[in-house]
Amino acid sequence: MKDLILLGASGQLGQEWQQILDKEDFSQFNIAAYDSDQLDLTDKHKLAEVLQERNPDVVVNCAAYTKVDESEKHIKQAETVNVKAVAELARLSEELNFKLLHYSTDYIFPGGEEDKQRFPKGYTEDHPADPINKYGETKWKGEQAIRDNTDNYLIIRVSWLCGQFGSNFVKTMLKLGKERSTLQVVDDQWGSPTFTTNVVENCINLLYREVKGTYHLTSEGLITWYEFARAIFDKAGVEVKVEPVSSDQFETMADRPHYSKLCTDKIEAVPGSNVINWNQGLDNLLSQLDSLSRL
Ligand SMILES: NC(=O)C1=CN([C@@H]2O[C@H](COP(=O)(O)OP(=O)(O)OC[C@H]3O[C@@H](n4cnc5c(N)ncnc54)[C@H](OP(=O)(O)O)[C@@H]3O)[C@@H](O)[C@H]2O)C=CC1
Ligand SMILES: Cc1cn([C@H]2C[C@H](O)[C@@H](COP(=O)(O)OP(=O)(O)O[C@H]3O[C@@H](C)C(=O)[C@@H](O)[C@H]3O)O2)c(=O)[nH]c1=O
Repeated sequence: MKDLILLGASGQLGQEWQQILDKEDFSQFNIAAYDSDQLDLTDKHKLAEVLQERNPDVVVNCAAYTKVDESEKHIKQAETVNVKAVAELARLSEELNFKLLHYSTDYIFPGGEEDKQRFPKGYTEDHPADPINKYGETKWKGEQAIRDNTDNYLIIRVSWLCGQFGSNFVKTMLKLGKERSTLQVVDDQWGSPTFTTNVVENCINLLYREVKGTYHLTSEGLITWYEFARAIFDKAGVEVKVEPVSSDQFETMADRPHYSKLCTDKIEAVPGSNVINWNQGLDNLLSQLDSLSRL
């Protein structure tokens, strides 16, 4: 039995971890979950106290400051959670001998439009990071802080995360689709969604196999947010007009990469990994959301 501590338990990925680990097939894990009220990661002393007392084998860190636009204004807040607290977790991983499973993002990459042709399979794990927004900057610094402080880590970079819990693009679109007759969605940012159920399943496999290092995980396929929105409405049977627009026409506080596809060759080479197509992932998620709305 492995003792596993889950941090950021009330976020979209944290809730998915909890739900999947509660299933009997994963009874090999003894899990203790903490949301931000129970354990504020930025409280260095409490963090050390809890981890010393629990003495876990694995800490899964789903906590992060994920507000991309607000990070531009609240850089200190984003740094405190995404860099400082992560550095402390990594230091504790070395001191207390636990594996740190941490999540990072496609937004660490520059994402120039030309990279779509240059790297058609996506960015590999060793592609140089060069974030174009503050959120990406803090996530990249957080990664580096881990590598500087411990070897006992797994960093999983995912992109365009969505699942049944919390908030994400799929749920935002379904909500806006009910409220408005027309939506504008950017059609010059390319990438691929990653589904939370698939993330947890693959991460459990990596933990079983005692894998360490940095891995990319996303779905097969390459789409724009506009194409993703169109597919969401078509599959969900929502009638709404969606206009494709450029990033310049849809102004946001933070810039987003034009191309942020993650290459998944490395994780696919690990036995037991399962990379799904984004269409399949979206079908699964929509049926999960549909069943929830019937409850
Ligand atoms: N969402 C996405 O599209 C993507 C996410 N990622 C990464 O995946 C991981 C999970 O993201 P996701 O589940 O979507 O994020 P969410 O924003 O849904 O959840 C983040 C969680 O972190 C918690 N948290 C924030 N600050 C603290 C703190 N000081 N102490 C303890 N907990 C805190 C939040 O709690 P509270 O709400 O109570 O503050 C929240 O429950 C993150 O590392 C993120 O950077 C990577 C690529 C895409
Ligand atoms: C709501 C909306 C968004 N958009 C655009 C804005 C943005 O470029 C894109 C996606 O919108 P979101 O607000 O979901 O995007 P964003 O917050 O940028 O999502 C990101 O979150 C962080 C945490 C990550 O790590 C990334 O991988 C990514 O998933 O779609 C539209 O064009 N029309 C709309 O109506």
